[in-house]
Amino acid sequence: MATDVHRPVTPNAPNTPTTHATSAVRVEGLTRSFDGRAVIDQLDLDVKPGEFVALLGRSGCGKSTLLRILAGLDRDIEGTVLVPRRKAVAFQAPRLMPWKRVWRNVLLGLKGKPERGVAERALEEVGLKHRTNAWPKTLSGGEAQRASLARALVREPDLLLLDEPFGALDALTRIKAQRLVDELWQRRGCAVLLVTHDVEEAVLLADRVLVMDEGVIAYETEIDLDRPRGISDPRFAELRAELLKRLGVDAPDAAEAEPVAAA
Ligand SMILES: Nc1ncnc2c1ncn2[C@@H]1O[C@H](COP(=O)(O)OP(=O)(O)OP(=O)(O)O)[C@@H](O)[C@H]1O
Repeated sequence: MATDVHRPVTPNAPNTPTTHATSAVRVEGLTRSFDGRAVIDQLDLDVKPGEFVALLGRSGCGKSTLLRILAGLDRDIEGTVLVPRRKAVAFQAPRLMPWKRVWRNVLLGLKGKPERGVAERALEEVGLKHRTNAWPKTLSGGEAQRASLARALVREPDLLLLDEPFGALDALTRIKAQRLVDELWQRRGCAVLLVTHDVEEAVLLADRVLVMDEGVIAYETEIDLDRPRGISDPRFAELRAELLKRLGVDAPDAAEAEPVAAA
């Protein structure tokens, strides 16, 4: 796996890329400050190839900042960040160019002269082939989000970075989009880092869930549930309650929440 190294520009910074075949992401001592305040403060993170990791944390704790750094969109950092060269990112807003048809949006930014068939194959994978020629403004919210996923997939990423990709979708469309991401991840085998506010979404999809606080990964847990997962599993409720607690939200105890049988 070819690796990109983002390092701070300091006189002593080594500039030789290092490949860690055992990691899709390796972050060591990462610090990012805005106006003298460290939003990310000596953060360490490892993601294994093919691992699905969800990142939770209260609003403003630095999740998107971390994702942007991993995507290579922000290099004003201290510390070391190793990520695969083939990586792609999808944001909450699909960010489609309104003046380009869907298939041209999918190919946007790709090097060389990729053919329409490349976009069509990715659109087929996300169930959107029938809208290949459409204008973005004619897509529903869920369709636009799938087009954005197709644009990520044509990059054949070893690392897929997702920043609240389902945040703006209605409940039903959101469930469908979650299933699609689960399917794509299983088929493609790439590592995924998903930023989300939704604890259930994290437990449903991820191998491991991280909670960010005070500029570091303050808590992490493996999700030891078989797939496909169901929210009715008692272990699901336990994991959800623990994560909510770590986020500073008191969840009603799962056992107490059971309806009491009439005597
Ligand atoms: N370009 C910037 N200039 C100044 N401050 C910034 C900049 N980008 C982010 N911040 C600040 O860094 C902090 C972390 O922002 P970030 O967007 O990473 O949080 P987040 O955890 O993704 O929040 P949310 O869950 O609400 O999306 C916030 O206090 C934000 O105001």
